[in-house]
Formats: sequence, C-alpha cells, structure tokens
Amino acid sequence: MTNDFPQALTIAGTDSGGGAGISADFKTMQMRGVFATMVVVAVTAQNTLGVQDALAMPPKLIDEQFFSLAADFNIRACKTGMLADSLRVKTVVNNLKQYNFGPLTVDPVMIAKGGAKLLSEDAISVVREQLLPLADLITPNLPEAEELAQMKITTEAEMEAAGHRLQSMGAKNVLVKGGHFSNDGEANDFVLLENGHSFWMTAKRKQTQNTHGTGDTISSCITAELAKGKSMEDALKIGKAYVEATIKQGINVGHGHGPLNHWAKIRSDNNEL
Ligand SMILES: Nc1ncnc2c1ncn2[C@@H]1O[C@H](COP(=O)(O)OP(=O)(O)O)[C@@H](O)[C@H]1O
Ligand SMILES: Cc1ncc(COP(=O)(O)OP(=O)(O)O)c(N)n1
Repeated sequence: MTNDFPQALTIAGTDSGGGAGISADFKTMQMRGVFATMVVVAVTAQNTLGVQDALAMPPKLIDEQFFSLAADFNIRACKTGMLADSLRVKTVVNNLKQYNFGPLTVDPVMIAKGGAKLLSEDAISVVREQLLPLADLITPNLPEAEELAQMKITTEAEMEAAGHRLQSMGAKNVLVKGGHFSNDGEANDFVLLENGHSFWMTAKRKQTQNTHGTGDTISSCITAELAKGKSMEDALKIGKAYVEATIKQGINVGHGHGPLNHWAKIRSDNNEL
C-alpha cells in the first residue's frame, strides 16, 4: 500500500486558545494540503490574553510519540516549536538523531507575546549547541536571534549579521523575522540560504493586535511546503505570503492578541494544491 500523501510533523506545545503552537501548525498544514502529525512536548492553558499555566510532558511519553509516528508514517518534513526546558530539548534532540523525518525547521520559541516564558533560561544554550546544528532552517524572531547569536539587533544590518552568525553556528538556512522591528511601516524578514545567497522578504506592516501565532504559522507553512517537495527558497516565499495573508485577511476572536485567519488565500493558491 502506498504511503505517499505529503505528511509533516510538529514537535511543540498546545495552545488551548487555538491560536498558536500545535493548533496554528495543524491549521496551517491542513490549509497547505499536508497531513499533519504531532509530538506534544508541553500543554498550555492559554487564550488571547496570555498563558495561564503550562505542563511539560514526561520524556518517556515524548519518546513514545516519536516511536509511534516513526512506526507508521512517511513524514517528509518536521518543525519544532515550544520545547519548555533543557530536559525536553535534549529528549527531542535524541529522537531527531534517531529518526529521519526530512528537513528540520527549528522555530526557537522562547517567550509568548503576553510575556510568558515558553523555554527555561537554562535551555537556551542547549538549543544553541545541540538543536541549532541539526536545523535545515532556523526561524528566530528578533529577541530569539539576539539570545542565540548573543548580540544586540537594532538595525537591518545587525539582522543580517545575526543571520550570518547563526549560520556559522551550524544552521544550514536562516530566517531572521522582523515582526518585532521598531519601524512602524514594514515587517521585513532576512533570509540567508545554505549556498550563501541572501535576500529580504518584505511586507507592509498591518496595524493590528491580532498577531497571535505568526511565528508558528510561517514556520509550519514552510514545513508543509518542504513536505510537498518545494525548494527552501520557494517554501520561505510561500510562508511569508501566507502569514501576511492570515494577518491582512484577519478575523476577530477573543479579547486580547487575537489569532490569525488560517483560511486566508494567497495568490498562488490555484496552482499550489
Ligand atoms: N503586523 C504585522 N504585519 C505584517 N506582518 C507581520 C506583522 N507582525 C508580524 N509579521 C510577520 O509575521 C512573521 C512572524 O513575525 P514575528 O513577530 O517576527 O515572529 P514571532 O511571531 O515568532 O514573534 C514575520 O514574517 C513577520 O514579518
Ligand atoms: C504553545 C505555544 N507555542 C508557541 C507560542 C508562541 O507562538 P508565536 O507564533 O511566537 O506567537 P505569539 O505567542 O508570539 O503570539 C505560544 N504562544 N504557545
């Protein structure tokens, strides 16, 4: 029996409010025509107002989820999101070394928009030293890029420098996301590819508080496109177009930082699916 429908994996935390984490990943992968699977690393009690509580899964249960998926599915691309602490990062690293789930996108989730810590302080060096070198793509936002590259980023030139530093630390391709950049008109992201080619992906910034889950959405869209066999450059461009559309074609849900519109259409959709 064939097992060839595009399948992808997210290794991350849940968001009970449905806007970020595995919820955003599943909606995105489904919308991009890819069958989504998950390894739950942590569960959060969360809504658009913030994170009220969180619990990390026992490492044995994380191992078992990896084993279950490897035994049955033909996963062609995977991503990581919220990994909680150093023990869970190490558990995930060990499993990623054991199984081949295709290109790995590392979204080094550290702090939610409401300020809650989704990665403990002691885990940052483990992400830098053990997870980053496994990454086919790393997708930090500005505070995450600052932590991992250990430098301040206040200009576009510093975004580029951080991208080069992260590549020299072992990530094959780098996307430094500019959503937190303090210019009001644009949301521009810097890309550095494995072959040394670099470029900017630009977008007009939408003035809205409904941006909960943007990082998960762009990284899971890229993962879905890689699972379909797209090149890294095309996957990145589709990811940027999709997250921009989910923000611009926004919906209003909840009373705080609202979720994105994962039903949003992008121009190339007719020949994508
Ligand atoms: N208000 C906005 N308008 C348009 N694009 C945005 C906006 N906020 C974020 N983005 C884009 O969404 C993606 C993720 O954003 P960012 O805030 O940098 O990451 P994270 O959600 O991980 O903190 C990036 O492509 C960024 O440029
Ligand atoms: C469970 C969980 N994972 C990740 C995040 C952070 O998601 P992100 O896309 O960076 O969105 P914001 O939290 O910044 O809005 C999360 N909140 N929860």
